[in-house]
Amino acid sequence: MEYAIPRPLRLPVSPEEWQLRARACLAPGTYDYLAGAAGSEDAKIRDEEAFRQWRIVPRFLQDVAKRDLSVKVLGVTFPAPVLLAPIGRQALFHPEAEAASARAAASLGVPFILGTESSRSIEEVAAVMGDAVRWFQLYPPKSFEVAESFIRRAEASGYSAIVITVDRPLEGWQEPDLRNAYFPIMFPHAVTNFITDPVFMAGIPKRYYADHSYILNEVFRIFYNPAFTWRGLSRLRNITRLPILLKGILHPVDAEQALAAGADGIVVSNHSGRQLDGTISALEALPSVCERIRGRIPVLMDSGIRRGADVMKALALGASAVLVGRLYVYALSVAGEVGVTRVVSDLIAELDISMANAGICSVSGLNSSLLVRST
Ligand SMILES: Cc1cc2nc3c(=O)[nH]c(=O)nc-3n(C[C@H](O)[C@H](O)[C@H](O)COP(=O)(O)O)c2cc1C
Ligand SMILES: O=C(O)C(=O)c1ccccc1
Repeated sequence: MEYAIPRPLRLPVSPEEWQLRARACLAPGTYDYLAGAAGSEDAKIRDEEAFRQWRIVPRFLQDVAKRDLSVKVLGVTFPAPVLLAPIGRQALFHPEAEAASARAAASLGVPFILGTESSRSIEEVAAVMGDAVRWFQLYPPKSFEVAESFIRRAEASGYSAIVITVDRPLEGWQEPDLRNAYFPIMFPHAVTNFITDPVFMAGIPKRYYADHSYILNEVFRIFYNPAFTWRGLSRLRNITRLPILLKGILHPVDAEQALAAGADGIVVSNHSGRQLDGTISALEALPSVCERIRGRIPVLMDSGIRRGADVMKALALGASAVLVGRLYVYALSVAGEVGVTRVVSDLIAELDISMANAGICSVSGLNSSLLVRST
């Protein structure tokens, strides 16, 4: 078993405590995989430091008695500027896996982004979410046919956007996983979306249907594509009317190119430092990407969001909304759906209180005049 979870009644409050509690209830290799980042982990550390480098200069006497945290992204209004990031293989962290996270998101009205390598199928997650907003994340494929099949399944199951993650041509250099010999081949639940896909399974000889390590090898052999380029993207763009967001953009020139390629949105992200050691932090990259995009498409961001003030800073620097990654998975690990609901609603509550105490009563009131950069 990868997990051994006590069901504590007293839930943590701070992000730091959620993380410590997750560490206590996960197997050491699993915790290191979740918390870890590439190489020296410089990019991950920088992500969190980048938020501290900006300081909020509050305004007072502004009538903040009523606040509205809602945002409109791609024509849909969300109650708060927060989404749950795609995190693959959630069965590693809790037996209910993505079903628990998706139910928590649905109960709060927060969009859930299902990862390509989810432990629950596209259809099952849709079924637990009812009418709630869900997006599907797709890694750049080698097999256009399997990718098309995933997109059709997402369309048929009511997912309202496709997030193509561009920052992972190969896995990052994850030293904790190398040290612990913690490799994907150990995770049969990584193949759920593949074994439930008729197009993918058509290429698998029947005698291997129950052999998950064979299937996972096939996933790597025929699906992931480090040679994928803007040309492949335009092919995907042409087969769906769903909005496409590109996740993992850091360079303003890539942002411009995403727009030219027909992307409907961007997620500025360094994958929380898990891909490339030494990258610019997502928060540092955000202003120059927003400057290039000039409001033509929404620019979301993630990597390092832990608190309400972090969300405020990202929005003040131009993000339309933020994605939360590890934070909700720490809570999933500790307490399943209850944990995810609690941690996300606390994040939103802290954001609400922080905005009031800064003299801001709506997300449209957040801009860079609220911030100074420490030297
Ligand atoms: C364990 C783990 C698995 C992840 N899996 C995926 C994935 O399948 N697809 C994806 O686009 N991003 C994936 N990410 C990246 C997240 O979507 C997100 O960019 C990042 O976690 C945000 O930073 P934060 O964890 O500091 O909030 C993963 C991140 C972690 C920690
Ligand atoms: O570990 C990750 O960061 C990640 O992006 C991923 C990708 C595929 C499956 C699981 C996780």
